[in-house]
Amino acid sequence: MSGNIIEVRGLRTQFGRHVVHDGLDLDLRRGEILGVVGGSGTGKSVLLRTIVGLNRPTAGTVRVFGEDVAALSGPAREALERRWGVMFQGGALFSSLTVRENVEVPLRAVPDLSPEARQGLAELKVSMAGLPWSANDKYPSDLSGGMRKRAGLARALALDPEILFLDEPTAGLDPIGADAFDRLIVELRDALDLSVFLVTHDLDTLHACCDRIAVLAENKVLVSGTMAEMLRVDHPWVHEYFHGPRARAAMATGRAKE
Ligand SMILES: Nc1ncnc2c1ncn2[C@@H]1O[C@H](COP(=O)(O)OP(=O)(O)OP(=O)(O)O)[C@@H](O)[C@H]1O
Repeated sequence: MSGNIIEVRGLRTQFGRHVVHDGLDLDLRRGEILGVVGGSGTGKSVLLRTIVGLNRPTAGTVRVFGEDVAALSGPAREALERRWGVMFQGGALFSSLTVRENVEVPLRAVPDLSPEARQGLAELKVSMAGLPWSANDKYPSDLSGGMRKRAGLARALALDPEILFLDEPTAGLDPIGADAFDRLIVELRDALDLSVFLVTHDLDTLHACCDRIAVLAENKVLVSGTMAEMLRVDHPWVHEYFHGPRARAAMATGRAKE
């Protein structure tokens, strides 16, 4: 296998007559943080859901660790799914469970794990996601938006994934909270040797975190590369996105990687 741990080739995604992706190719390289950007409705979240097998491709293939996701079922599929963690927009937490219990949910699939060990592991992930100890016993409705995101991150980390999928992790956070979340993503990638697929609209996040960026437009990955490469792309939407007023503000914050 190449250094790509995700390979999407010729992906077509269609809902009725609505074509979302057509001939989409994308790679995630081992150890990188890939930022996936694009206008609203270009299919970023659908792409994430398709890669993790929640949406079946109309055509094309999605390979993760060399395995064709759509072709797997049963224990083989479950084994593959244990190698990634997903933080959905809004956290997607169970409202009737505490934070600790939410993080314990994926751990219930691990055989021979005692309830005490499961609880201890969940508490470790809660702390790795930057939440205080007191958050363990709280319900999602008792948490701020930023804390709910961190709880969602803790659950995504529950099974020691190799790939972390993040869907708009900083959306709705204040700038200081977003900045802290960006730093946490990089720290976790470095400490845990993760590869990260990160859907975002946040230009600051792209500057602070991402090794490469993939731009979704015209139903496919129009371009991908480093921020420096994106700045040279001569396409109207890409140019406006990376050179517009918000982009200039993001570059001026001094958080740029390059
Ligand atoms: N299950 C579904 N059935 C029908 N259409 C869907 C379904 N899921 C997504 N879509 C459509 O696919 C398109 C892409 O949606 P998606 O949520 O991936 O966009 P996005 O790029 O993540 O947008 P945003 O940046 O606004 O979150 C949208 O037009 C959406 O309405």
